[in-house]
Amino acid sequence: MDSEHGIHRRAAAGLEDSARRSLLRLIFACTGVVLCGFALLQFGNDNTGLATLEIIVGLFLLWSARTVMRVRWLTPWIYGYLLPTFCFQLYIMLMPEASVTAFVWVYMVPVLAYLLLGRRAGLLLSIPFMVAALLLYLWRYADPESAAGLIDIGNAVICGLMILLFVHFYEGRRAVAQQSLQRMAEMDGLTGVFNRARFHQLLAQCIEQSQRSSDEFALVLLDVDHFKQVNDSWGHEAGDRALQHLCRVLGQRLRGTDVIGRLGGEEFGLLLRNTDAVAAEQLVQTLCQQLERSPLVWQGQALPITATFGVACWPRDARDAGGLYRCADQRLYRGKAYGRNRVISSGGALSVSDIA
Ligand SMILES: Nc1nc2c(ncn2[C@@H]2O[C@H](COP(=O)(O)OP(=O)(O)OP(=O)(O)O)[C@@H](O)[C@H]2O)c(=O)[nH]1
Repeated sequence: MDSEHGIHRRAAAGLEDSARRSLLRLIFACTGVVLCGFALLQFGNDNTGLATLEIIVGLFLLWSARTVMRVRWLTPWIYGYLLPTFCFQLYIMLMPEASVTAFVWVYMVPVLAYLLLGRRAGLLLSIPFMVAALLLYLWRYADPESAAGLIDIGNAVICGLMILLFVHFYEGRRAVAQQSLQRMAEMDGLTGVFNRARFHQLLAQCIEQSQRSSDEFALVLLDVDHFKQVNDSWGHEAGDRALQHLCRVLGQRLRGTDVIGRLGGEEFGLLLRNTDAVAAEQLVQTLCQQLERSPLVWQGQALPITATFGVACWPRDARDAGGLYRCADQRLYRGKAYGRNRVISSGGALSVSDIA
């Protein structure tokens, strides 16, 4: 089951996947066009075998450029492209009639590997191919006896090392920046719990998973009681601390697989996975009591913080997100009307838990 960390990782991986998919499509299309162009030149050069191979692979890549946006697993496609491409580059460098400029293609190795695989796998794949290309170059062209020959080797090696260093550095920074943007896009800045948009997405995912597995879960909406008074009496900063305090108290009791989200000012949502109606009611009662027993200490004073909770259970109360929200919301407002600081769950004897 997902922990909060796992939820972030998967969201980031989703973004990464879609960026890489678009890039791979562009690379397939460019390589396909280039290979078809080279095939025509090879035909003109009477190199029919190589020309035929290039045209087949070029057309396959153009077809793949359309297909790759829909495939389920992207990594095999990336390796399926990079490994043969890098081997083909080495093969071209090995051909006796190959031009010395064939070696410039080796500078594409780190760029493609880092862009498509990230920093670690990019480095691991780049090194052996770059070393192999360097050895081939030294074997075929190097003339260490002359100053001009040494300059050639220096140009080739230093340029390759600098490209590797720059993409390595850039990819590291880019990955960190993306993770932090990802966090900012889905977290509430004040409390550090999920924001409204992300909470809605996670609820939708939870419904989808439960439809497949039939595992029950609960949606809980809660609203801090008389929060305006906290702000009015103690100031906005105390109000902010109270919201952070509430999330801390809830977080201490919930499991790693449960989700807390801030839906608006002082209204929060909880997703309690793998939890049926009875267990949800008991857990939320505990949260409500725990909150009441844990006042916020502000400027040496204990400020009581309580909240009212409305609980809706899937599939018992509703099967879709809109129905669950409506049910939990109605129960929350019934709880406010009954006097606050309580949990309202499904009907019957358990419906009102007067713990005040
Ligand atoms: N400090 C602080 N206050 C906020 C924040 N977001 C909303 N509020 C305040 O929360 C208060 C909500 O007030 P009301 O909607 O009247 O609710 P309440 O006083 O909690 O009353 P009940 O919900 O009926 O118990 C308003 O004063 C808002 O200004 C925030 O991020 N920080």
